[in-house]
Amino acid sequence: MNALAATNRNFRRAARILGLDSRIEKSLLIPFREIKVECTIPKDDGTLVSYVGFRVQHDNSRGPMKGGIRYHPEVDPDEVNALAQLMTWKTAVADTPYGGAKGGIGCKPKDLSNSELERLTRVFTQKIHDLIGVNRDVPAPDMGTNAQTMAWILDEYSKFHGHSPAVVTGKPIDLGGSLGREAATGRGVIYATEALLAEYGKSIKDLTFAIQGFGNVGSWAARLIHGRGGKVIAVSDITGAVKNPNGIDIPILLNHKEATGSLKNFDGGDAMHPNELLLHKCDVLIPCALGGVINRENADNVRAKFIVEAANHPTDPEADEILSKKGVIILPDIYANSGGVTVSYFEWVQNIQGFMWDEEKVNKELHRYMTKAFGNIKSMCQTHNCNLRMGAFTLGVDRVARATVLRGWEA
Ligand SMILES: NC(=O)C1=CN([C@@H]2O[C@H](COP(=O)(O)OP(=O)(O)OC[C@H]3O[C@@H](n4cnc5c(N)ncnc54)[C@H](OP(=O)(O)O)[C@@H]3O)[C@@H](O)[C@H]2O)C=CC1
Ligand SMILES: O=C(O)CCC(=O)C(=O)O
Repeated sequence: MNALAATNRNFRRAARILGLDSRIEKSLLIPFREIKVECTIPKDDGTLVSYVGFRVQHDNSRGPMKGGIRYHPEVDPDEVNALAQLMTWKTAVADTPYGGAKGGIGCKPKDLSNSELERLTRVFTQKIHDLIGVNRDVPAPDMGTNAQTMAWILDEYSKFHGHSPAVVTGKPIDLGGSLGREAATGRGVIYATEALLAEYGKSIKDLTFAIQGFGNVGSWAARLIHGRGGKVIAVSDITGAVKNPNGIDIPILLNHKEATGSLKNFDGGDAMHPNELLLHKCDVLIPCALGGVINRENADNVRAKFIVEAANHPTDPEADEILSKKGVIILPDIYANSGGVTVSYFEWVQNIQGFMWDEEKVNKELHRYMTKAFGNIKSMCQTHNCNLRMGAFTLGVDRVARATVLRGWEA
């Protein structure tokens, strides 16, 4: 199922559970603004190449719109729309004073040199600079982008508007980034997993984990699970996958990935095909890559007891139903990966305050936010007799709908 259709379906289901007025439902479905821009750059060899960039600003009723920028060949308007809408519910679930947005450029970042990536990022920023801003829309990293990308956006934006560190989050520490932001999504995934497992009297150290994706989120999640004594028994990236029933030595795997750029030829386990990762027998499956990877084609063959959605929309609604019948517990994306945007919020607050928190404070506050959100989701599950996905969706949609009504519609 297409990402937007899947996201709309979950939203509509939550709206029905909440008994939302159909006019408010309609207004929340339509994005606030969709931006599509042409980005042409000279390549290093002098030839011109054109890309399409998007920024979808979904909703701003609770505050400035917030969300990452993705560089990936599969970036398309529906996907960005879905991701922007998910950001609106996610920032509300996390109870940060933000709305939702997402952006991206349809490109293959690994095929571009550093200077080509810089030119592309600057051209994209030139095209959208008057529509983003500290109190308007605050981008951050997502797949294929990182702190360096945010530094280029900050620099280009500041040429038009004066020095504005709070216009992006997830930037380098030397430019006002927050300690703990790089690890925050993975760390939030771990805090969320701990909150879920505690409900079942389980803890990370007693369980086995399979992780799809070994970029920012997947590698941090793996590192933190390993540090807590959990067994990461399978990991994949786009190039390959590795399994070891006794647990993979994650620090050594990180060194291997750093040195070779790939999980291939790692001698601390057996190689397997990346497509097998999602079907690997484990206690907890953590997708940390693309959306829609668990669908009606493979859901019945998933052998995990828990799925923690570190990626955005990894499970489509048809798979949700199949997995629910199998008794698999799913911790939904709009909660499970909200640690990233939560620490982005802390970064923005620090920039506005002109004051830097230490990492201990960042992590402690992140833990507090993740624990509180889990409690709030559980309350919604009890009130509406629904699963965790609908608990999170009803929590987010209800908060946004209340803000929308309070603001009113008078022109
Ligand atoms: N970064 C953040 O703060 C946040 C990210 N997310 C979500 O988490 C997910 C991962 O993002 P992030 O870690 O930042 O992205 P990265 O670009 O840092 O890493 C993505 C990883 O996914 C791997 N990958 C891509 N396609 C496949 C595939 N078909 N099979 C296996 N692995 C694959 C990549 O492989 P390779 O290394 O070989 O390229 C890479 O290891 C995305 O869904 C993103 O939206 C959610 C909240 C915040
Ligand atoms: O940190 C942020 O602002 C957003 C991160 C993001 O894109 C996401 O949560 O999907």
